[in-house]
Amino acid sequence: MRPSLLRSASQLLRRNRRRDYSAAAGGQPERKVAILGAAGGIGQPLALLMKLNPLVSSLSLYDIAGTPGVAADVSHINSPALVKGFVGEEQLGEALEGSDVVIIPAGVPRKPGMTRDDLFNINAGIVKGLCTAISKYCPNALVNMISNPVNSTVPIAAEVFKKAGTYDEKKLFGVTTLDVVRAKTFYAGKANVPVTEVNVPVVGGHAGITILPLFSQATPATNALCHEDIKALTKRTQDGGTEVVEAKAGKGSATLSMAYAGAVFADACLKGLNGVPNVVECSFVQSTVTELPFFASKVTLGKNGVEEVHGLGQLSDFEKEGLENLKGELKSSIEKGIKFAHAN
Ligand SMILES: NC(=O)c1ccc[n+]([C@@H]2O[C@H](COP(=O)([O-])OP(=O)(O)OC[C@H]3O[C@@H](n4cnc5c(N)ncnc54)[C@H](O)[C@@H]3O)[C@@H](O)[C@H]2O)c1
Ligand SMILES: O=C(O)C[C@H](O)C(=O)O
Repeated sequence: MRPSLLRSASQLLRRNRRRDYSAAAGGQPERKVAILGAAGGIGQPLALLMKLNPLVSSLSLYDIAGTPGVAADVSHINSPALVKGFVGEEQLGEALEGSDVVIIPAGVPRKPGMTRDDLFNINAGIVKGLCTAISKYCPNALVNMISNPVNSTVPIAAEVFKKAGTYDEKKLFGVTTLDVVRAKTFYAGKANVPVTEVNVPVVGGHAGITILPLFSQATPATNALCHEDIKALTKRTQDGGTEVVEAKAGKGSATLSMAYAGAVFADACLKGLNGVPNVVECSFVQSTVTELPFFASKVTLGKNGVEEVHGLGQLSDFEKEGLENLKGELKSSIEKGIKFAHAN
């Protein structure tokens, strides 16, 4: 082939490659997502799901151990996101720098017989350290808190950010999507409606009775369910985490369903950042919906994070009672988090 022909062929090839790449990325802005605790039970499948998300251009996998292997593995998947693994505190800054969304599933999970609050002593310190680094290296990122007890770790994060002068209440989220995922699945099964069409808001917090599914607002609506059915569905949603902990019999808590839920919520955050309209998910955020400073309810996600925190809508008498019953526990979990952040 003549040298000039060779040159134009290679130029064409390069142009096409560039075109393919931007088409694959959907013409979206570059977005960096960091996962802290990426080598764990949730972290690994979540890394896989985020690598498959076309809105992610850079995926940063951080843990105290094991991330080089996870990153090497996930990086071989032929999707656009560039994957890098970071291990140990000295690499945390680089892992976080430039992140748009930081997902935190770092910390210990429950064993049978434990409550989420039993994780506080270990996880509070882990979350505090990671949030201190976030305030330094990527203070504008949206933070998706998965580590339990969420009812306390989110207030801890808020206090750490306030102390660093970087707190933006629009950018801090407790991930309660797994409660919604469960409520949808259980409702669809009981009401015998197609699960992919179901929507159920879940409000309150993320532990036991603080998890309040609003089945009176579930769609598609059904009159096939009696009060006893609703009571049973509510209890099963509240105890969903414990159901998995007991079934795993000492080998941890929900990881796969949580990775799915975490990926759904992170995707919603990215869509909001990219200006997609009407992105609504339930999340545990700073709130004035009740007298409590943090509360989970439907939230519209936008270019700066929370665009609107929605109210609770019409509640059934059963749900009104559940709402009053959860406030005491939720209040003390929030206060415990705030107190820890101030004392440490
Ligand atoms: N929000 C929810 O709905 C929800 C659902 C399931 C689990 N969880 C919580 O998520 C957390 C993680 O669960 P898991 O099953 O993945 O646990 P896991 O033990 O399998 O993984 C946790 C990972 O965190 C890492 N880690 C520990 N300290 C760290 C630090 N300082 N920095 C970075 N990484 C660190 C560990 O090395 C480990 O790889 C638990 O607290 C669990 O209760 C929350
Ligand atoms: O139940 C747990 O401890 C983990 C998580 O919060 C869940 O709801 O599955």
